[in-house]
Amino acid sequence: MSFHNLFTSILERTNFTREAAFVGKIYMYSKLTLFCAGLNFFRVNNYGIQIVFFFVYINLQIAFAFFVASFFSSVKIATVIGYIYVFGSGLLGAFLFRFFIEDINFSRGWILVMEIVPGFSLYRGLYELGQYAFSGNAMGATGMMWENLKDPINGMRDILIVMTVEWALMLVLAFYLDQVSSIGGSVGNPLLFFRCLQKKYAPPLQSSFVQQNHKVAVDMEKADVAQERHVVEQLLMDSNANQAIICDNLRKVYPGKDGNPDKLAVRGLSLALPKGQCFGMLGPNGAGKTSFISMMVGLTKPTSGTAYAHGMDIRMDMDDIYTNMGVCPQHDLLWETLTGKEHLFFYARLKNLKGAALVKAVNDSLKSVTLFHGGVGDKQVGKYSGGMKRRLSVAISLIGDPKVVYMDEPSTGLDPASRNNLWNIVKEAKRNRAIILTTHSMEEAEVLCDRLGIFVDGEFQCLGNPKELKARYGGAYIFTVTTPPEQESEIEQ
Ligand SMILES: Nc1ncnc2c1ncn2[C@@H]1O[C@H](COP(=O)(O)OP(=O)(O)OP(=O)(O)O)[C@@H](O)[C@H]1O
Repeated sequence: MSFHNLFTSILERTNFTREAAFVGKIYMYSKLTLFCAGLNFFRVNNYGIQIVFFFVYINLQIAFAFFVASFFSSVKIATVIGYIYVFGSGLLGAFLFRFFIEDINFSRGWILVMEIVPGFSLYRGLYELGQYAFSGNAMGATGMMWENLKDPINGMRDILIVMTVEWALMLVLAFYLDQVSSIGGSVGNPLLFFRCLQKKYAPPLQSSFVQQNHKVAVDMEKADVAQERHVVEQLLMDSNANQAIICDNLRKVYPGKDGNPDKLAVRGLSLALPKGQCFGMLGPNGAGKTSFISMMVGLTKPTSGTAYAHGMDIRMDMDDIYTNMGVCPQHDLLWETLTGKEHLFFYARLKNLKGAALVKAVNDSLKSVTLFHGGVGDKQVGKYSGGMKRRLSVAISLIGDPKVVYMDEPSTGLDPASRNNLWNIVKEAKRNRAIILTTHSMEEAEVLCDRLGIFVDGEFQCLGNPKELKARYGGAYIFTVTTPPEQESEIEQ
């Protein structure tokens, strides 16, 4: 499943070395246990060969999982196929592949091709180690040693080469597919990545043209939107500007598919948000709110323009921004089989919380969203109601005390009581951080937001505090009548 640049973030943030260290620990523990149990397989074969073999195999499997994950959008389907692959390759290895290995007339080339499937390379390695352990034990000698890798019938050297090359290739491919999905493409359109690279490094447009375009846009803007753009321009020139968020002419264009034109989802959004302010984006379906949030949280890259969170550029410094950012996505991204507490532990660790501070942050967080008492936090999320899941998503966005938080329609789908409960949590949370919140509800915007922007068709129509906007645009009705010209005067009367 393409978990929004999961691969890149895991590579860059938790680091592959940490995965490898984890795998190493598991290997050492299991080996110690099996060694104590007296299994010859582990005792008589050279430890170095075993360590290299398992290390390369497990890393290949991790890279393979990242690669295959890009083709799935459902966790359930991925899990089922994962199990089928594991059992299928094990059974095929034992009941089919083994006969090919033992049949000396069978082409060694085809065996090598089959070993490209990681399950078969694992089987082949275990088979070779087993054979050497068996014959070594029978003859009172050792199992497989480094010099045995040169034996013509020993396939261990081949699979070590195949697995290492494949590991490197899988890493590159997984990274590539991850990038393709992050720029709004799909695995079905892999050339998009190259097209985007071309665009990224294309020479800038003639500045006079950009300026002209920009001016036309500003001329047509409403006064408060133009004023906000002016504020942003001033702030960008001031190196001491201490704003939590500054968006500078942010645009998002989705490439048109199947002959359809490109979709301009966000058209030059400029916005400045100081610390401690909750800003609401109110707009109809399809206005571009989620596209805006997706750019701000690093899920997709802006087509042009940029934004800064505490002075860090979303195009370059996303990794640093992540440590101080919280996100409550539109749809709860929760694992049904994990408990609420386990979710919070997971996300708190990603924010580098450890030890007593970690436990305190998780418990405080559960209390703040009323999921602490009665052991609710220890229940699997699959048993939570919609309101509880939403509260957990909000708690996840606030864990680790992030200074910038994005909430995409946080109260969608909640009944009035759950919604009020959630509003209280957000009101409490907005005290010492900047929050950008999208919503369809004016009522929600009035309750939670210090400032509000009405966002329609990819751009702000007006900006101001909720009371001001309501006074300006609310409380009056416009009655429109269409009539032929000859009846105009009659209608006017
Ligand atoms: N990946 C995509 N590829 C192409 N078009 C997209 C993509 N994502 C969104 N769009 C289009 O961009 C426009 C803005 O969508 P977006 O989801 O940002 O709006 P929204 O205001 O968040 O809507 P909602 O309130 O329904 O969530 C819509 O017309 C949508 O169809």
